Amino acid sequence: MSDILEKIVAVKREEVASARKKTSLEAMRQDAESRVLTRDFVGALRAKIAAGQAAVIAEIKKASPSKGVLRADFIPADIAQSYAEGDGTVSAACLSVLTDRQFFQGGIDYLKQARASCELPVLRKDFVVDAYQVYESRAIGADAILLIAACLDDGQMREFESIAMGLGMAVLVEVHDSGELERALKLRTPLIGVNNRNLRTFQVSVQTTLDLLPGLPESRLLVTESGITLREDVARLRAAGVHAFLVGEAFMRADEPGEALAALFR
Ligand SMILES: O=C(O)c1ccccc1NCC(=O)[C@H](O)[C@H](O)COP(=O)(O)O
Repeated sequence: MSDILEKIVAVKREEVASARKKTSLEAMRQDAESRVLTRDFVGALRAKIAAGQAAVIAEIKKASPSKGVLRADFIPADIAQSYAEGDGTVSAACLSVLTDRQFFQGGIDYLKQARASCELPVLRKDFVVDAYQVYESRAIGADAILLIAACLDDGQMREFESIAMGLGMAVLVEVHDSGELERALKLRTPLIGVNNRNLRTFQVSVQTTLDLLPGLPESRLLVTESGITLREDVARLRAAGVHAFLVGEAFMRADEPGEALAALFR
């Protein structure tokens, strides 16, 4: 695990311990199970690809550990609507909303506001280290969760995937190298995210995705994550057979995030 991940995971464990004191695991599970209307995250990605378009998971993130504040004028509902509209032709397939407060200045309310303002399925982007957070994700309205292979052992990934799928959520499992990819492929989820960002150095290279792509069976859908800012990189990745993208910073820095999305992927 990288230094930043270790720090984030330690904070997450504390957060879960204090959240459990306010709402028990059992109460959170019941709340999650009462929310039956999930939006089809995988279906939304596949529909864009079937239409010959890039499937873009557009991220709502105010700040990041690597870059600090990305967007001062931060209104999640407006950003979500902008992503859903795009330029009228090219738009987001899904949203990703950072809910971590300490490192990304995100929040659970941001996810609720973004989801309520459009019809796109929403990924809760956070650092899941405990089953409690999986139930909480559904309870706040998430349609998908992220599992980061570098933070979890195989048993945890299987358990959290099983809970998420039982609640109707999709699972995006994130890897950074071939060892993590091998572990991710033991899961049932079709969504394999390849993070182009090295969390030790914060350097990004889309070559990470291109290197891991040949190891992916056709039944899985590769989502390339982080550092996608250039049309040349999008073209290179699409020519290699990558059609799903998770993008944050490039859109967060734009006045109109949806138009920036359309400009990058048109
Ligand atoms: O973004 C960071 O600096 C970061 C640092 C440590 C752990 C995770 C981090 N990012 C989370 C993400 O997965 C990205 O927000 C996402 O892939 C979008 O990346 P980008 O387009 O480069 O904003």
